[in-house]
Amino acid sequence: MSTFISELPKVELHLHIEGTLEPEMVFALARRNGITLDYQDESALKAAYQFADLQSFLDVYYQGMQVLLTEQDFFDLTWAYLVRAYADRVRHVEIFFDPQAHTGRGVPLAAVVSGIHRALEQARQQWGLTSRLIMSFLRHLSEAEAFETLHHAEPFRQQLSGIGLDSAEKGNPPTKFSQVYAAAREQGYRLVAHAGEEGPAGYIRDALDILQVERIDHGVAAITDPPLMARLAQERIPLTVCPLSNLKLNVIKSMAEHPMLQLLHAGLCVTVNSDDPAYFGGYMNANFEALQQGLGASNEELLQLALNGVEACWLSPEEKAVLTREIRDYGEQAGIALQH
Ligand SMILES: Nc1ncnc2[nH]cnc12
Ligand SMILES: [Zn+2]
Repeated sequence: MSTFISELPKVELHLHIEGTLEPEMVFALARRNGITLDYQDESALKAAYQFADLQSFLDVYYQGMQVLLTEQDFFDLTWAYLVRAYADRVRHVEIFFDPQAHTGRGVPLAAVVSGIHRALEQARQQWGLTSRLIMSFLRHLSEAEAFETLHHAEPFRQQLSGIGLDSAEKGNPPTKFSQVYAAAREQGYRLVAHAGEEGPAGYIRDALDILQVERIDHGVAAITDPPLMARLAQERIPLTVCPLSNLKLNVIKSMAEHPMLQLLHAGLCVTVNSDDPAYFGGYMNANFEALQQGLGASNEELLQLALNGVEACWLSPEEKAVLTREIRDYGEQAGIALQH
């Protein structure tokens, strides 16, 4: 691991907390909760982590999270992620969770939100690691079910900063959720959505124009649509890109084909994130390293990607200024002076 990457201060904006469930923890929680798994041991489970596409990943992902039952389970899951993020010099995180994947199994929303939130609060107190929490609707379910979830979340409004949209993208366009996004906007939530991961560039446009999101999760399909790219650059709409995820889910054939640097040099606010690191082969530093090793990204480009993460995050302007200064100083110590 290059020390430039490992010591670079970072922000993570696209992380599904359920996607940080490592095989060891799947088995530990199954034992604790008296659940029998379909897999003999951890290596048998790991062997199932071969994905042809997004859906084949989602099947394993929803199965794995069935071991999460109690507030303590969600605390332990989140804490284990935060320990890894802190070790990767992540200074601020914006975390997704999938409420419907838990309430649909009879787990109370209070247990989910409280366990995650307690861990986030502990990381802030112990390390100054700041965070936001984003509740994602599952797009393979109906808009009526998303409305129900929005309603159930009302008691936890203070702990939730934003609304997201994830799960199977193809055939579940942003337009399916236009009413519930309008309602969430009325309630003062910040809005993001997965778009242009496996789906077409048109879904990115619809997420912006119809859902009125301020940030696009993934968005790599923008590379196929030059007018859309020009708009994303002009408006500095952030894309939370996940290089190792794109590789593991066959969105790209090899890291050398990843559009990250083309998007960066076209003036887009692209950022580096880990998505579901327990399933895709690595956390934040591994994603930066994949760009360096597989795509030939320079330290200067990696520094700009880290700065974009700060620009795209939901910290206050004052907090952003502090982090931006820290990253710029870090670059200057490494002999990199960016233009602006
Ligand atoms: N990469 C991804 N795309 C869509 N939904 C997800 N849920 C968890 N990870 C996801
Ligand atoms: Zn995602």
